Amino acid sequence: MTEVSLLLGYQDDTFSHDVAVALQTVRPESFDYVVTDLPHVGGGLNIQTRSDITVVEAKWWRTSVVGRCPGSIEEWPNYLPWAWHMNLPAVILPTPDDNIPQYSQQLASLALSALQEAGGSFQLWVPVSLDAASIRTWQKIISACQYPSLVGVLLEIPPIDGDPREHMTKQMTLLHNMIGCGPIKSFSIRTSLFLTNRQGYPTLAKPHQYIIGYLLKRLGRTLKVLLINDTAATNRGNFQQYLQHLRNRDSVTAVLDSSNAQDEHDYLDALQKPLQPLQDHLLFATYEVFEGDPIKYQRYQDACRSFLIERQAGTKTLVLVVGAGRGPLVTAVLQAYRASQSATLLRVIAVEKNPSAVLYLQSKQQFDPLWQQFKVQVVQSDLRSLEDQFCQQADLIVSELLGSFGCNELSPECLDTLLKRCRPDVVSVPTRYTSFLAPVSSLKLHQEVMAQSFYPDNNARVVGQQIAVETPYVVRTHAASQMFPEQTCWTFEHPTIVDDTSRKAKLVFRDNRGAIACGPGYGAVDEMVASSEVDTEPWIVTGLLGTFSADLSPDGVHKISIAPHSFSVGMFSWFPLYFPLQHPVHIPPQGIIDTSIWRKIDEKRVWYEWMATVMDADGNLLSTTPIHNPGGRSSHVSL
Ligand SMILES: C[S@@+](CC[C@H](N)C(=O)[O-])C[C@H]1O[C@@H](n2cnc3c(N)ncnc32)[C@H](O)[C@@H]1O
Repeated sequence: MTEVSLLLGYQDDTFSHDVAVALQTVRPESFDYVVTDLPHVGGGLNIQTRSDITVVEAKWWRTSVVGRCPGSIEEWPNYLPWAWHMNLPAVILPTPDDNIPQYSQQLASLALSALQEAGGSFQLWVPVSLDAASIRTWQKIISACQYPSLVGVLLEIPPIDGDPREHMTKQMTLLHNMIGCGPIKSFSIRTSLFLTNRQGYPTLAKPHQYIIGYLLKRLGRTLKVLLINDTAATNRGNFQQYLQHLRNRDSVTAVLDSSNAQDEHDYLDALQKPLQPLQDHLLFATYEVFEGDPIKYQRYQDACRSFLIERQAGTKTLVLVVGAGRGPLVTAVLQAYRASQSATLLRVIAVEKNPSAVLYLQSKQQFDPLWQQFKVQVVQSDLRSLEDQFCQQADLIVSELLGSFGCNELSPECLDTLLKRCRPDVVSVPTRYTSFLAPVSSLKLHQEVMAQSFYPDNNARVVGQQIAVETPYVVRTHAASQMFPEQTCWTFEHPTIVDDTSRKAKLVFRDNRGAIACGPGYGAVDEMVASSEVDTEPWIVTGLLGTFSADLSPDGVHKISIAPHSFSVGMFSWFPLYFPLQHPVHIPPQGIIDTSIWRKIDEKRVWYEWMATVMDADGNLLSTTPIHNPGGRSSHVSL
């Protein structure tokens, strides 16, 4: 594991007007950036000249200086142009006051100007304290501004208020909420919050250590940190070392610096169109990525071994590996056979429709000693039209046609068509799979969905907002919070033959106990933060998060799952499926969100439709979203 430094900034009023001095002073102490007050460039007599601009080069302003906008809201337009001129990466705005409409109005037009003047990578940071009142204010402001992508939160860690244990529990709840309705770009901590330990070094009280540790675990890969010196402390380096020590704790590095975490980095909150392995032919490299999964193939192997152990000596066993790709499940079957020490006479046939993958399978057949030993057969065919002779002799069908939501790569349709032509006692690995859904809060994902509107589609036309918000996306959720424990939508079981693979589910989410432990909705529930508290603050829900679990064997012993409550730790083959809501919806304290989702099918396509209704704690209707993707007008999976 390689340790990564915190991206740590420093703010100190004594040199907030001189970046040259600030950088010379704090960079040797391992601070990465400094905060400077923006000068007024609106003309007039009070011109504030500064010496630093004549000596500090552009590259430092672009990378190592964050602006702070002083003055009243009305004066923002006189300060910001200088930040754009200097190419500063971000500007900290004044803390919002009670005049929410006025602040929102200025922020909305500033965000628009910033986009035009400074481009999409510039950020406006609004200071928000981690307390209930400030978060409510923030939710109102960001909603009024319609969630502009370059606006985010500078989260301020407040002093401990009252009983430390209660404070910590409450802060965890607020933080979970805030991660969803941020996006949090940076967090700040004041030197006045630090204690002094026996050796005279700065240290933080346990609740602060815990909150910062948790924040780093959740967002540490993208988060900046800001130390605000409000005590005229001169031992800056000690504060830096202490914060770096929090970052280097085992519990944090285990989450942020593992090889899995590093591999995931480019995928965090990046929306991807789900694969369609039935309609499209997957690429060599895509198969290679799948095959790196340390858990999935082992679980398949274990399930196949359980089946083969039960086979009587001397009987013939035909295993069809359908949708074999480059053959890892074939190898899993052969290894399972060896491990089972079964004396059944094994025959394995790999079925695949992707011609390039078939070439790979045929090469394995010729050059892989294990495959040669078992005389693995390769058949190029759509499994739905496989020859009868194979179907009727098959004892075990092994497949992995599962998507992030279980059924969204059309495993039900493909397997049902095949299994109708097999003997009724044939066993399918997987035997059943269940789809789950949970409301999720992520203004970051909402911003990403809006950005999709401007991307070109397959015909080089911009996608447009309707299609963007009516498309489910595969995403490694990160700046996101699952707001309720997930609930079951439906289960498909094989070889139960059902002619109708359409489904519908109505899920009412009213008790959010345990939601914090679900984190971003990807990964196992975190027992350390499992809280019995019910969140009594309002939230913003931006979408629904789809996950799945599968029983690979009929007895349910061998499983794989990406649903937080049964997550297969270490497995990375699937990220969740995010169903966006057209507009974020506001849930009042202890409110209820009633969601409906439909799986629809016609001769050529399968698609999902979804909607949500918000009610107060007494069940009174507050708002309802439209039905998304009616008739599959914006997104579908081709049969
Ligand atoms: C998700 S990949 C899994 C590949 C491989 N079994 C593995 O686990 O790495 C699904 C594979 O099934 C194939 N496939 C999907 N639908 C199929 C169908 N109807 N007939 C044959 N192959 C199919 C795809 O081409 C792809 O190779």
